[in-house]
Amino acid sequence: MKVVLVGFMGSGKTTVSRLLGQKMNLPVTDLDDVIVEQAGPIPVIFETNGETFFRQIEHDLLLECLDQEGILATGGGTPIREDNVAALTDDDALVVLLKANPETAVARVDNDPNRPLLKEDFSTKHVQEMIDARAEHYQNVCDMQIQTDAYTPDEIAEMIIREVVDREREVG
Ligand SMILES: Nc1ncnc2c1ncn2[C@@H]1O[C@H](COP(=O)(O)OP(=O)(O)OP(=O)(O)O)[C@@H](O)[C@H]1O
Ligand SMILES: O=C(O)C1=C[C@@H](O)[C@@H](O)[C@H](O)C1
Ligand SMILES: [Mg+2]
Repeated sequence: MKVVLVGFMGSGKTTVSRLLGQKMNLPVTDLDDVIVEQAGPIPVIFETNGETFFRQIEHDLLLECLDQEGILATGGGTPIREDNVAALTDDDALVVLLKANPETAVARVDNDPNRPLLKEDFSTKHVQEMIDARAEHYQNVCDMQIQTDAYTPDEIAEMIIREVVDREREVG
């Protein structure tokens, strides 16, 4: 069983993945954590080598992570590369898009310095523009989507588990 969470920064991928891992008794991997383990802090990678270099590391490690069963939380920008979209859609994982309104995302990420793409502009307008620019990629990659603003992480994890159970029942 494999569940992959995608969505913008602050949509809750990391938080919900951990809950899903506990509830489903499955290992949890966070792509951002794997990147940090292998290549150092994300803001430093952006500053030293730039975003394209970061995206290549992210791509290589995504492919490694997809070899394992369990819950995978991706980075907020993982679906912006077409080869990542292809890898995710070709995989048999349930890919869940977590969505959050820009106001919610801004409130949740709260000037966190570990998100270099928001370092200079944490405004709702900027976040809305980034979400709009990525919307098609997020849509192309997902099997189900959840608008998270009004739900707790626990409620969101339960929605995903219900979907997993329903799909397993359909397969038989
Ligand atoms: N449904 C929710 N309701 C309230 N707070 C939430 C919810 N989901 C996440 N949060 C909070 O929002 C913050 C960001 O969540 P999280 O780190 O899980 O997002 P993320 O999608 O992994 O972001 P990134 O792409 O930057 O890694 C955390 O402080 C978390 O506790
Ligand atoms: O939305 C993005 O492009 C990013 C989100 C984070 O999860 C990190 O992967 C990194 O800061 C880039
Ligand atoms: Mg995360």
